[in-house]
Order: sequence, then structure tokens, then C-alpha cells
Amino acid sequence: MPVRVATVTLNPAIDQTISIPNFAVGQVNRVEWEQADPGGKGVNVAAFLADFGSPVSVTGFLGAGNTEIFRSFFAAKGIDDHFVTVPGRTRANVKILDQPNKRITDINLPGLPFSPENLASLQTVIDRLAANHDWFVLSGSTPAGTPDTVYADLVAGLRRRGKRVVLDASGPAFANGVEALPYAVKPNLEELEELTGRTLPDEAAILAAVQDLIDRGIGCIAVSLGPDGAIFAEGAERIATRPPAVVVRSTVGAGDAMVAGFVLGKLRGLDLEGCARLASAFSLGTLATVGPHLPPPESVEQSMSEIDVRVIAR
Ligand SMILES: Nc1ncnc2c1ncn2[C@@H]1O[C@H](COP(=O)(O)OP(=O)(O)OP(=O)(O)O)[C@@H](O)[C@H]1O
Ligand SMILES: O=P(O)(O)OC[C@@]1(O)O[C@H](CO)[C@@H](O)[C@@H]1O
Repeated sequence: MPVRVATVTLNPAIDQTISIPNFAVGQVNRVEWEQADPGGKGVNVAAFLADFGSPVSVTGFLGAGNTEIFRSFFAAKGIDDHFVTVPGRTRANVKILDQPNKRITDINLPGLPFSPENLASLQTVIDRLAANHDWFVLSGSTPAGTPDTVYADLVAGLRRRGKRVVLDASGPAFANGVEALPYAVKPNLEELEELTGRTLPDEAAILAAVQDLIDRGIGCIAVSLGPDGAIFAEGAERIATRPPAVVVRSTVGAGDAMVAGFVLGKLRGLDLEGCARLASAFSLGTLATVGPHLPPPESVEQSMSEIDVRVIAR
């Protein structure tokens, strides 16, 4: 039986992308075109894995009022759907694309609160998934009112069952989750600064922060740095990747693609350099498209050679 991955999204979203060339704050802005996609970090990670042919399951919370866009997406991509429905409607996050100025503005809503009973239902689903899934990716923000310990509890429970857990989140829930020592984390620079409580102005500062996390017992770390690429760490190894200069349509989900590619690299038994290359090629693959879709696997594999890889330490 193939090693299976499950992603958990406590706060999914419908990504409402609107194109507004020369978007101006405080002005009347006219929308050129719009597109709605299922989103939220764990949903995106699952979508990228599925596009690559990797079996994947999803869970978390969906508002009962607007599940159809998610259900049809999961069916189309062959994703096993184990979402728990809660009263209300899943949030719509607005992504304003200003292509002439190469800028994307994210307006992310707080999301649907869930009750202790809902959380207990999710725990039951996760317990069930743990019977035949080896990897769990816990991704994204938590809705307002969620206890800050939610990720820490999930990480601890899954670790007790011997599962590989990847955590990609932000704020206090991420900080507490990191304390529970997931196998891997993928902060972007802002999230790493928030986590360490200090500004990280250069590579040396980022590497020092990464070392702190390794010393605390995190197995693997990927720090994504937008157009500047990413830094990957495992044990004493440090690898920096940089993408080629490409035309970017949307960066939404590029970090989630990095998580998907990294997990797939590990599933394939690649070394850190191989995982870093595949993860960065996944991110690169998403940039030309709006919505959580990868180009065909052969084209992603080919683009691995376009990623500039620098070994910092081995
Ligand atoms: N403008 C860009 N040009 C080239 N590559 C990019 C660009 N933005 C992102 N990338 C690639 O995607 C990776 C992840 O992007 P980023 O650091 O923006 O993640 P993120 O902040 O977690 O994003 P998200 O939360 O939207 O998933 C980067 O490490 C880089 O390889
Ligand atoms: O509000 P969160 O949970 O931090 O982020 C949500 C989100 O911005 O993350 C994905 C891109 O990574 C989008 O699909 C989604 O809208």
C-alpha cells in the first residue's frame, strides 16, 4: 500500500482572485476579471500532491453553507475528502492581482469558528486517518477564538502514534505547535521572525534562527523567501535554492507547493538537496497559474534543473 499523506486545514478559504491593474488604496478600483478557487493552505498542499499523482486525503472544517466548490474540486482531483462540516459558510479570501506592478494584496478573513464538539469530531476523523496515513500536514491560520494550543495538541497526538508531522502556520498557534516538535516546519521569513521574536535581516541571521530550531529538535526546516528562494535545513546540512527569473501570474499557494514538493521528496527517499530542488520546482510550477494547480509532472521534474542550488553546509 502506498505511503499516504493527509492534510489538515482548520481554516480553509475560497480564494476570490480579482485582477485590478494599478490597484490603488482609497480609490475606486475596477475589476478586470475574477476567479474563485478552493483554497486554504492544506487544501492547496493536497491539490499539488494529487496533481503529481500522490494519493492524499484532506480534513479540517468546511462551512456547511458552501461546500460544493470544494467537493467538486476534490472529486476532480481524486482527493479523499474527510472534512467535518460546521454551521455557516467557509470564508472567502480576496487576492488582488496588480499585474503591471507585480503586486498581490491578500485580504484574509478570520474564518469560521468551531466548537469543542466540532474539534472532537475532527479528532475522531484524524484518529481514523492515522490507521492508514503516515504523513500529516497541518497548515494555515486558525479561526478567531481557537485555542492557541490546537496545533500543539494535534502534533503531540500524531507524534505519539509515530506519524511524520509537517506544520506550516503562523502566530501563537504556530509557536506552540513548534514546541511540540513536528518533524518539519515551513515558515516564510515573516513567520520565522514572528517565531523567533527578532528581525532576520540577512542569511546569517536566518541561519542562526534555523539552528535554534534544529537545536530544539525540529527535524527539517524550509524557510521560504519569496523571489529570493528558500533555505532548507536538516541536521548539519544547509541548502539554499533560488528560482530562475520567470513571469509570475500569482504567488498565492507557492509556499504550499513547497511543502507538497518537500513531502514528496521525502516520500521518494531523496536527500535534502533533492527535496529542496523538488520543493522549489513545485513552487516554481505554481507561479504561472491562478489557483492550486501544478503543470504536468514531467514538466515539474524538468524544471528541477532550472533551480539554482547552493550548498551552505554539509
Ligand atoms: N515572485 C517570485 N518569483 C519567483 N519565485 C517565487 C516568487 N514568489 C515565491 N516564489 C517561490 O515560491 C516559494 C514560496 O514562496 P513564499 O516565500 O512567497 O511562500 P509563502 O509566503 O509561504 O506563500 P503562501 O503563503 O502564499 O503559500 C519561494 O521560496 C520561491 O521559491
Ligand atoms: O489565512 P491563512 O490560513 O494564513 O492563509 C490562507 C491563504 O492565504 O493561504 C493560501 C495560500 O497559501 C490561500 O489559499 C489562502 O487564502
